[in-house]
Amino acid sequence: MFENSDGGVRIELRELTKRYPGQSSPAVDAISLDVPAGELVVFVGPSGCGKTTTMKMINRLIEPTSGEIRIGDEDVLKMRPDDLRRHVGYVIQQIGLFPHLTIAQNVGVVPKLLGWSKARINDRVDELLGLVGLDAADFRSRYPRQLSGGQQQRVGVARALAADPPVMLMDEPFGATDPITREHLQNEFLRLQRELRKTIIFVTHDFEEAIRLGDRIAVLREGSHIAQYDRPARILGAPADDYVAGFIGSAGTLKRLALITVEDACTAGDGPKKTAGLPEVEATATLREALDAMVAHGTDEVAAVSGDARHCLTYQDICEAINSESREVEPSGG
Ligand SMILES: Nc1ncnc2c1ncn2[C@@H]1O[C@H](COP(=O)(O)OP(=O)(O)OP(=O)(O)O)[C@@H](O)[C@H]1O
Repeated sequence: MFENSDGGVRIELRELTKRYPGQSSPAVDAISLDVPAGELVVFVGPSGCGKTTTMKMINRLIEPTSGEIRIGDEDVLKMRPDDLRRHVGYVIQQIGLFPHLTIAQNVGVVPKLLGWSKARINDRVDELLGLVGLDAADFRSRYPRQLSGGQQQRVGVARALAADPPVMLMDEPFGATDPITREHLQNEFLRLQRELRKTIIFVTHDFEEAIRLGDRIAVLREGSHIAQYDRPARILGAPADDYVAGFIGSAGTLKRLALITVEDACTAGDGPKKTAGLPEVEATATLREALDAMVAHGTDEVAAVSGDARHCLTYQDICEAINSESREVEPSGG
């Protein structure tokens, strides 16, 4: 199912609509969206705008009222829901580990349903626990309550990856963790995703998380109407309208972008990278200006120039700078 020689498969939503009984307007109103294979798309938007409903229609935990969903070449609405769900990893905020099963049994749930041999399941469990940074020998026989919240989240991610699904749906997977643990989980997850290249839809309330993790971000308004669907740098640098700008602004991101200088954000200590041919900004310019230059030139790197010295500033450096700044400003935020 969902032939995937490497990484993920494309997801297409066409006019996907959900009207709950008794509601005057649809919770999701004809959303159309393409998620390219192997990309991570983040849904952000205010509470109640339809993010979770949209996502749950993709694995058919919620049946759409109308519209189409395709994953790879498959018409999702023609598949058996339980078949579908075995091939779509799902991670939620409340983790949903089974309390009476060990960590190994939790991770092995889907492979067991798929009829894998015991030995194959055991090997896979050990591999996955290692992948998410948990020592298998130490953790496989424990029960969920014997793990910290952050460790449980990692098990949740391992479980979703167990049968190597090409598609992952993640609904605020790190939402219940403190800011430090969350950053740790985000870093681990980014490292994993660089390797695995699954196609992922990731829902979050946290705009900083969106710009950190997303290959693309869909900013949604009520009814899952798409206000902007674009690369993070473009959403930050060229918000489509006041709604999107307001959304970024409320996260304080734009303000921080205007306060941090390029030289402060250049990664110290890793030496100048290649800067030939890159658009140039002054080292004393703000990150906002650097981002404008990136957007204008369609690149995710610029050369920071100070006299004769030139340093490379990447989009990743900007994300890091915004995130570390936000931790200093709002130590208990997030
Ligand atoms: N089972 C249901 N019956 C009726 N209305 C529902 C049901 N589930 C959700 N809704 C409504 O549909 C709309 C979208 O809900 P949804 O949970 O998809 O939003 P969301 O963007 O994920 O919100 P949040 O960020 O708060 O989790 C909301 O107005 C909600 O009240």
